[in-house]
Amino acid sequence: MESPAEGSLVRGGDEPEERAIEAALRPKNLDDFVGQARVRQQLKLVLEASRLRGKSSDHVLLSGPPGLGKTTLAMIIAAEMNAPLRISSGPAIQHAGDLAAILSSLSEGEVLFLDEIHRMSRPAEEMLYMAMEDFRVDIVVGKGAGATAIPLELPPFTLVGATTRAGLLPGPLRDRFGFTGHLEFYTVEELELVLRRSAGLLDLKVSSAGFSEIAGRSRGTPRIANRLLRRVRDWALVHGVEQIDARAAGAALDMYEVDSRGLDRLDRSVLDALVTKFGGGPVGLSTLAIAVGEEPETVETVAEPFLVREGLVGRTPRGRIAMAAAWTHLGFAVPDGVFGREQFASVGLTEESFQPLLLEDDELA
Ligand SMILES: Nc1ncnc2c1ncn2[C@@H]1O[C@H](COP(=O)(O)OP(=O)(O)OP(=O)(O)O)[C@@H](O)[C@H]1O
Ligand SMILES: [Mg+2]
Repeated sequence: MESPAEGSLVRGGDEPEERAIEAALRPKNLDDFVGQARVRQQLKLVLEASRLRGKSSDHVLLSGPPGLGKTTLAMIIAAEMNAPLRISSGPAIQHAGDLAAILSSLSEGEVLFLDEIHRMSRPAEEMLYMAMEDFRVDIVVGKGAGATAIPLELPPFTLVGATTRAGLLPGPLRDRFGFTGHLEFYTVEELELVLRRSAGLLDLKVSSAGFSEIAGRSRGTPRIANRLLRRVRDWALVHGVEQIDARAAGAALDMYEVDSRGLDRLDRSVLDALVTKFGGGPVGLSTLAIAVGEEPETVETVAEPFLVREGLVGRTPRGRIAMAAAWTHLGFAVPDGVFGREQFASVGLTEESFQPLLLEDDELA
């Protein structure tokens, strides 16, 4: 049997074709970048100030869950500064020498984008501290007692770091960024704007209700919104539908097993097991995983973050529980006294202990 975690429209998608289309749909300047009003406004100020000063901008750290626009913003920063952009990533920099090679070849004012910056090796990280602060690195030549450090001046550059796990970034590194932008999940209205723009670029006719239908299933994430739009486009083409309305969008996405709240097959099977097999829980993670035929880790890291974020599933020390919204979403009446506080009381928790049990954003990334 195919694993429910595979082939889902709301996850994965790192194929070259996928990336090429993503690149084509990327907004190229700050004004086209939808949503994230605060980050956009702050960034605008940082960039404008550096323009007035005639200097390269402070280093910028962008954090937030996948698909919310970190890479897009890094490209926009370079474009707005009229500066060349160099792209690398934490996992690609395993030795300090790898970083030294990149840094020493930067031109003045260049923007260096380091994706997944939390995954850089320690020695490279330490080299980066000095480069960010003093625009200088020490290149170590030779080994053992004969090794010497040759200082090398760097041209001023702007580092843009991106991370899905801001919490994993060591303090000294975080402190060296002059500006940190934390990207939040998008509202349905914002996703509608993202979709409108993409539909324009793809030359697709979609009604307002069609946009909101797709936006509502996009899990607060522009990347998913764009991906769903392309699948709806395929569906419309095959079915000879010219104007995509809510019904067409809904039918297309139902067929791809992305439901009205953006849950996919795995999410739904977890929810379904929790509610129908375990009466809403609490049930231990491994028991739940067996019931859906998945590894506990898959359930915990692939399905749960979104279910918890949506308030469908709660995590308690006694196990997972289905929240009222889960029963409703599956079309069941919410059982009496099972939900909310009473249920927490039944597993030995008070109201106060409820809040900390919901995962922090960072853990959800
Ligand atoms: N604010 C936005 N407005 C319009 N489109 C957006 C916006 N943010 C992201 N997108 C679209 O979503 C896609 C994914 O964005 P991007 O690659 O920047 O995400 P990311 O945060 O870098 O994700 P990852 O953590 O996986 O690298 C882009 O192709 C872009 O078209
Ligand atoms: Mg990215």
